[in-house]
Amino acid sequence: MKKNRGRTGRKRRRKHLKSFMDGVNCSHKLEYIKLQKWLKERGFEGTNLRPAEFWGTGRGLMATKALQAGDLVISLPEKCLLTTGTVLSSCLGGYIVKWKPRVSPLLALCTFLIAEKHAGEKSPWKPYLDVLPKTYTCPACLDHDVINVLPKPLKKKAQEQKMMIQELFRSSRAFFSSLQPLFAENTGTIFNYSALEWAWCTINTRTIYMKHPHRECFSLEPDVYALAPYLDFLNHSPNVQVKAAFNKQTRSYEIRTNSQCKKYQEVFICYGPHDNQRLLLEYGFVAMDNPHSSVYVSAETLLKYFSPLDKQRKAKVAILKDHDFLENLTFGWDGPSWRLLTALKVLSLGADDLCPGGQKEKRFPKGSRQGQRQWSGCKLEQHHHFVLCFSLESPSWLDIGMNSLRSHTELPFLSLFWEAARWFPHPRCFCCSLSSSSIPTEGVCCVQKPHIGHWV
Ligand SMILES: C[S@@+](CC[C@H](N)C(=O)[O-])C[C@H]1O[C@@H](n2cnc3c(N)ncnc32)[C@H](O)[C@@H]1O
Repeated sequence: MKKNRGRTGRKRRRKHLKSFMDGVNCSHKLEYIKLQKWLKERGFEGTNLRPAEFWGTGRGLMATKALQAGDLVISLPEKCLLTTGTVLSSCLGGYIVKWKPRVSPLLALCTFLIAEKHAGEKSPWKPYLDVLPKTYTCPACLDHDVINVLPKPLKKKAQEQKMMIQELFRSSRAFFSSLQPLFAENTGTIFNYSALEWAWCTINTRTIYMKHPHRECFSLEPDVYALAPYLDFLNHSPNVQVKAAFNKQTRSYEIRTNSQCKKYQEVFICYGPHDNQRLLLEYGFVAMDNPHSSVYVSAETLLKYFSPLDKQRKAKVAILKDHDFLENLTFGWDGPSWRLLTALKVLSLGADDLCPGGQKEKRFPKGSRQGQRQWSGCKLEQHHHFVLCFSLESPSWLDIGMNSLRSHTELPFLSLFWEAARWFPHPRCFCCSLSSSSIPTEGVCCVQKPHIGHWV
């Protein structure tokens, strides 16, 4: 018998593979020892997690003890969090308060990170800054030739992200210059484009959501960021559930898991039910076996399949564009999304369907139901179409439709509505038509598949 082919050989290979998958402990490295010490000085009591390098996900946190659903994964004291409060109480605070136009919370945090990194040994945040990634893989950091090979819808978003950071840099230069009294070196050298790109990616990929009350010195953008050292080593898995929030009693940011985790396995949190496009855009990676995966269909691809000879093509495209229905059209595991279906249905409307006669357009008075455009007409004649009125913008389309229909006829609309809602499950559906022959006079409605008819 060949060596290693027996039970012992199999066991050994399994053990070897397992140790490879478990990840390599790196808590003995000097930068992590310094980080632990620094956190301890700020009240962090430690965890059953240690930094490790994992195959597939890179650096993350390994459980040193099995975790059960409901267990506390980490509790990070307020003193360890880096927020706009931290920035305002630093030497940057006075400059931010004085600066007009007001600085955004995001820019304040970026400025702080760049300034502290520049301070090197003198920065009280050095142990944290030393463990931050030096580079990122968000599309903003990708070369143009890499962006060019991305699928079209992603390419567009990647370019937008790049342009957004370029614009942030352009519009922040005067503010950066105003900080010159704080630095011996020229602020143009310190706050350069790549420093801002690094800071922006640090915040975009690593902050936890923590809502802070609006401060007068900041612009109106929401102040919802906090950098959470150590906790931000936790990688994402779409298949785990966690509860994360700031605990006002313990004055700590806490994460509890709803999933189990074996000893020496990687502990994950879930960043949100994001598809891989969103994960790549926001965090610079894609998840394997992502249940939220979807394929984006560009407007160009979609329109390729509709006849250029359709006289109403222009009008249909205009309607879709007006209501932002030419973007974020996707196929998921469950098939086409409701947005994609809607766009397809509108583009497939027959010549008579687009501008039906017999309905009146009613403008609601200002203030009522956001003054949206809605149809109030309800035509119910034998063999004719009967229009269900849904609001385009309002999530409570059901009662709007119900009311407008009730005032016109006495049919059992509720069941009819529910039936229609099954076909158009999203609350922002608009308007479909049903043949009057399929409407029962009483009892539960058994509508055949309604066809979407009239766009409002
Ligand atoms: C909050 S940090 C998590 C810790 C990070 N791995 C580190 O070394 O600092 C978020 C970043 O981790 C990486 N990441 C998170 N989850 C991942 C996963 N499932 N697979 C690959 N990379 C992941 C991405 O680069 C992401 O931008």
